[in-house]
Amino acid sequence: MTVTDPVTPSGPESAGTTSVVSAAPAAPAVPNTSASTSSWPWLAARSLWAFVQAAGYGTTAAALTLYLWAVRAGRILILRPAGPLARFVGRRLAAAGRALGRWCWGRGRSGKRGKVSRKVWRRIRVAFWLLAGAGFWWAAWSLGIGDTGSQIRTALAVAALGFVPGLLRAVFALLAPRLYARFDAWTFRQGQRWWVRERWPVVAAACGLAVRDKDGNEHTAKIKTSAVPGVVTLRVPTLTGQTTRTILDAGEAIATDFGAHSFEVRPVKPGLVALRLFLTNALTTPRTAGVPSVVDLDAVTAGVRLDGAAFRLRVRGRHTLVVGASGSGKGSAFWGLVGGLAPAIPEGLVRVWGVDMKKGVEAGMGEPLFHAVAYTHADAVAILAELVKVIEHRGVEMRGKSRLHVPTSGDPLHVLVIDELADLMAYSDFEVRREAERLLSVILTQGRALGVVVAAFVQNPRQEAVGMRNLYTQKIALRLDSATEAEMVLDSRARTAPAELIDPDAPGTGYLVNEDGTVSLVRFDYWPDELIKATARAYPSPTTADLAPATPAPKPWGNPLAGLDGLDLDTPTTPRKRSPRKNPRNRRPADATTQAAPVDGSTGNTPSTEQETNS
Ligand SMILES: Nc1ncnc2c1ncn2[C@@H]1O[C@H](COP(=O)(O)OP(=O)(O)OP(=O)(O)O)[C@@H](O)[C@H]1O
Repeated sequence: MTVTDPVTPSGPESAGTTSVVSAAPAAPAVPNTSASTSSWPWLAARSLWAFVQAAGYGTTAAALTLYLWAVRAGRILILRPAGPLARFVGRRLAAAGRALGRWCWGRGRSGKRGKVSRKVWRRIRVAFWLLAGAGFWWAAWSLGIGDTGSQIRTALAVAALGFVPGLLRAVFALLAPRLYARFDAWTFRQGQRWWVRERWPVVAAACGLAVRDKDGNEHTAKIKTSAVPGVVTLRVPTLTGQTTRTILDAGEAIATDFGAHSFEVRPVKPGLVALRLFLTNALTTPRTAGVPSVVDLDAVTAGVRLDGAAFRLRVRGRHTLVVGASGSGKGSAFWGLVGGLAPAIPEGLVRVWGVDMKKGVEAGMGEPLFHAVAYTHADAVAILAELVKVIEHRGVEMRGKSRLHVPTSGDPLHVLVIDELADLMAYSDFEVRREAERLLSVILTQGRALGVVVAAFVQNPRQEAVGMRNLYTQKIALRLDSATEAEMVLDSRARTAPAELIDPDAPGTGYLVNEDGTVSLVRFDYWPDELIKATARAYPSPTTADLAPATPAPKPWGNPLAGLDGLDLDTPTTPRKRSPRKNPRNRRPADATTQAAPVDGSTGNTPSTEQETNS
């Protein structure tokens, strides 16, 4: 539509560019005094007229501007015109729009550097919109919109219109930066939801979720979406002929199509599946752990989830199996658990037993945290036997009274951490292997409710290396070598958790099976050596004397394999303990009792099971 410009004098120039349309709005009267031309009604009328002209002359420019505006708001318009050339141009424009959208909104950058860059870029963008918007308005205004009706000038005015939202945002950001940040995040989330909903029919059809009616028309399910920062959740109902599994199976393809870093699928109720798409990735930057001041024995905070939320690792009532290839970051998981429990160790609320078959390179770093630690097969078996005794005593104590042990400072939660389980279960002598398997199966089957839990770390998830894989009630797959290994750890859930594809440059990253059966990508915080040592210094395990100074001396560790004649086990046959002299708590005068007790170097702070039950 074109309109005449009532304030433009008629002449050859204007006549050539306009045609009369009867529905054209009337132009405001133009008072001819300098005072009135600067009055507000005049300015408003003039702006309105510029807008009307824009609708007339600048249709193309307006469309382009609106397109850019929509792209800037994170909303990609899909152009579907007929013809290959138009499709090509449409695709190129959409790609450029996506790039522009990413640039404008800082999507894809994450971590600390991303944070800084997002902050800087946001300011640059605000300044840009402010200057560009003001510049366009000035250019349009100073060229005298409405006076001549020139298409170029009108196009400039239309472009200026496109800057109105940016301009308003800039002013908003300057006046109320905090509120603006929330508004910015909200609009971004709404943009993401809108984008997902718009693309859904195409994606669903491509991922095999469309069904045909009797007339041959394709239909896709109507979805509902919700969003929290970085995560869009789709609630997808099943269509006739589909099952929940149909949607679960399509999850990976859908996530890939939306460019999600990861996804989670969960059946909500019969015929409805929730699919969470993680559009940002909080796991790219490694985080250094911090020791908590307060410990919850039910679960420790060990790292971060994809959406940036803290990830809590269950401890009480769970046996944990962590499997990961060499260099996948099992050390972070190991210390995430032990270090996370550290503040409860001196109080005697938790007692950590260590078995480190890598000659102590891992557990040795924080040895004071452990109640007892074994670096040889024989010591490891002795620790297992000791824990079986705890189970037997507790079983008698708790019978008919309680079904889940509640740790107290005299009656702690026992946590056995085993680094390189395969060395004990697969690569040791036959007799050791058999005994270790027997004892460990007792702990794994009976220990959970009785307050004795196991966390085992292993490179090889195969049956011969892990033994009773199914007895572990919490499994974590760090980076693995093949899809088969991922399946061994995560069973059928491996379909939604490709642990073999985890980035080798992101050690500590792994898939965790949640309480509800879904699988989440998490990253353990990193524990540097210095932090481990400092934690061990701050929270040493109490000695026997600290726990029960008046009780008789602890019984020396018996050899649990004593009944097995002719065994040639590693020596010594008792678990290797840190020397009581090394433990700063033993140097206190009150420790006279400890010194008087016949504590051999290896059993110094290891009470017998009877003592523990008594205390
Ligand atoms: N959470 C983490 N964030 C960043 N870097 C990490 C993290 N965890 C581990 N790393 C780095 O990855 C390297 C390998 O980690 P780690 O020794 O824990 O692997 P592993 O699985 O125990 O390997 P192996 O089984 O061979 O001992 C370490 O040197 C460490 O620098």
